[in-house]
Amino acid sequence: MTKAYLSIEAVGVSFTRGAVTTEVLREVSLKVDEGEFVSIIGHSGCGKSTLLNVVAGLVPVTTGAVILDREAVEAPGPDRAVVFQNHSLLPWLSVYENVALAVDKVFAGRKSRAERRDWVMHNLALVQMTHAKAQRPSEISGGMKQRVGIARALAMQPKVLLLDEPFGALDALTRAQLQDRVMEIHAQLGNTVLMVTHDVDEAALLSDRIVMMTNGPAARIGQVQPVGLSRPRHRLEIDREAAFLDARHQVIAFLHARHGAPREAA
Ligand SMILES: Nc1ncnc2c1ncn2[C@@H]1O[C@H](COP(=O)(O)OP(=O)(O)OP(=O)(O)O)[C@@H](O)[C@H]1O
Repeated sequence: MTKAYLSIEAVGVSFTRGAVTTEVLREVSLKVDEGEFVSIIGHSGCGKSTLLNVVAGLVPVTTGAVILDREAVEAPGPDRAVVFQNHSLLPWLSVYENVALAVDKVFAGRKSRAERRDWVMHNLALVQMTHAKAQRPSEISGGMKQRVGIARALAMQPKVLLLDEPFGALDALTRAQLQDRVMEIHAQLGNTVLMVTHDVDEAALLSDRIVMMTNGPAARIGQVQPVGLSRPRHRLEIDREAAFLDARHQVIAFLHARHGAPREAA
């Protein structure tokens, strides 16, 4: 039997504050193949970001384990780059320098200065941001900042790209453009992606599989929906395709009919 590239194995996470312990995740297991694009969807507060942060090594597991490419995840590392909703660029550095900082950290000693410079420019080109390389984050739009964040993450050549609602703070048009860019990059690089989102259409458009989480506390995976659409996908064409509509319907049925928002639940 072949081993999954990324394996989340019976992960449980509890947080303790003073005398109070909250069980956020219980027995969460998921296998992701190399090159697969998997989205995690669920109601606010169910534990999606916690799960992503466990894979990132930012939150320790209470029980279970995460294995990436046959190695246990125990701490943050450049093989798991995260892009957060709120761009986390360093404001005093230029666009180029923000990406270069990560590249220098990961590739110092393995790539020459010239190679590192070319690699920064290559990744800025992937997100169409070379024209703004000298600008500071305060001088560019929210969508552009997210593109730089994605370039910085890709430049680390991670084994898994972790996206935590990367388009959540953007207007609808910018969001659509960035989704298309991420699909193109995924087609080009074949990278493995785990993405947290609230947006059902976004999940169905981008993903190979959509992982639906039950409401917390003690959230678990309730259902996994494959998206049976070939690639490349074009947003203007797929929203009439049965496979897209079916995936979308399944997710909406899960979120609203069977696992309504916690305050609406019976
Ligand atoms: N470090 C922490 N200490 C204590 N509780 C935490 C910590 N991090 C998260 N939590 C709690 O864990 C639960 C899940 O949070 P998490 O951010 O993972 O949910 P989410 O599904 O990503 O939410 P949203 O969709 O609103 O971003 C919440 O109740 C949150 O308050």
